[in-house]
Amino acid sequence: MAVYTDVNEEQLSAFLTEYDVGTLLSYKGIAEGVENSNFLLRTTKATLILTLYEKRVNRDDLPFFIGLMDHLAAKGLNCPLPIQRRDGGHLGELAGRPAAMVSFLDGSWLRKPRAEHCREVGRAMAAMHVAGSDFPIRRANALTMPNWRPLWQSSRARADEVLPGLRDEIDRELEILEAGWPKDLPEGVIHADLFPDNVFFIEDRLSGLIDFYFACNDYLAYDVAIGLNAWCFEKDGSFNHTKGMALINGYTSVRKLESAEAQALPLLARGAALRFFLTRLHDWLTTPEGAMVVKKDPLEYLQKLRFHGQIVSSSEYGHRNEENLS
Ligand SMILES: Nc1ncnc2c1ncn2[C@@H]1O[C@H](COP(=O)(O)OP(=O)(O)O)[C@@H](O)[C@H]1O
Ligand SMILES: N[C@@H](CCOP(=O)(O)O)C(=O)O
Repeated sequence: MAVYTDVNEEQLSAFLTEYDVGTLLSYKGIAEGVENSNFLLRTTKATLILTLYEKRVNRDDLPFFIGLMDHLAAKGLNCPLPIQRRDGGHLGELAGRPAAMVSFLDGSWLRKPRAEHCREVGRAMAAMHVAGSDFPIRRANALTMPNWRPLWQSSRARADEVLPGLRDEIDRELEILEAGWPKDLPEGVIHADLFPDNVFFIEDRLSGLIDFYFACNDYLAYDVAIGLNAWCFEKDGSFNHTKGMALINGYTSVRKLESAEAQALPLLARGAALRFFLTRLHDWLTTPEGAMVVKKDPLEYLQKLRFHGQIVSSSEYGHRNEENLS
């Protein structure tokens, strides 16, 4: 559940007068999501999503996130379109929080994605990378390799409470990733959290991407690595090679992977697994019992991390070497 900050009808109606969106008919809090407070609004003119940005989101990053959605939507990507205020800006204030509204996207996320969906996701990810290539604002990734050690330090002392031996295992992983993390791969704007709950489908057609609040500038292939982690493992923890191949082929049908990117994929995927393991572990150890948010299992990502540690070639993910390379 993610409604950390509640709003009342009076506050909301006053907020809406700053926009040309009609008057409020109804609103309700949205249970899904973990970062911000989200509400579904119906007005006399539109259906909208209202987001109140919570404390984990840095206020200085909001022009990047909102500007990016605006830029991508203008390039024809199906993503939420930020609603302009009467004063020409996009960001307001509601219940003491920075707040913005975006267009409502039809569709819903898939609980059991199949290979054909992974192909669509790969294609949409690459389309986003291409569309984002001339986005002028930059935002460094706050959750990439140099940030993992400080994050790990916040959980390390209690790690063995979650699994005996975890502390030593992650110490070793971190050393390997810090020593081998790739340099000089092609960079651009990445989504950085393109998990199934952030991709909407209408039947089997991808209808849109949401939740750009981890988007940043980083290696483009790192987004592919995040996608392999998020979409291509089964519930029992096994990697589905057919899904991996579909996601990579979908991606390379729009943007080819350079050979250095393909070669780096096993390490990037290992790093991506560590990144989600670390944030989940931190939340696991710090979220108070009874908090209105669903905690995500860090051990799911430990299993993925171990899997990537065994991989030597991107072909094991389904990448077909020569034909996909530029
Ligand atoms: N533009 C949108 N159109 C339709 N539903 C949306 C939209 N944005 C968010 N949602 C709904 O709100 C939920 C939480 O949004 P999300 O951006 O993932 O939140 P958080 O950043 O807090 O994780 C989504 O799972 C979806 O149900
Ligand atoms: N995708 C991350 C958590 C971020 O959640 P979201 O609701 O903002 O997509 C994970 O699975 O750990």
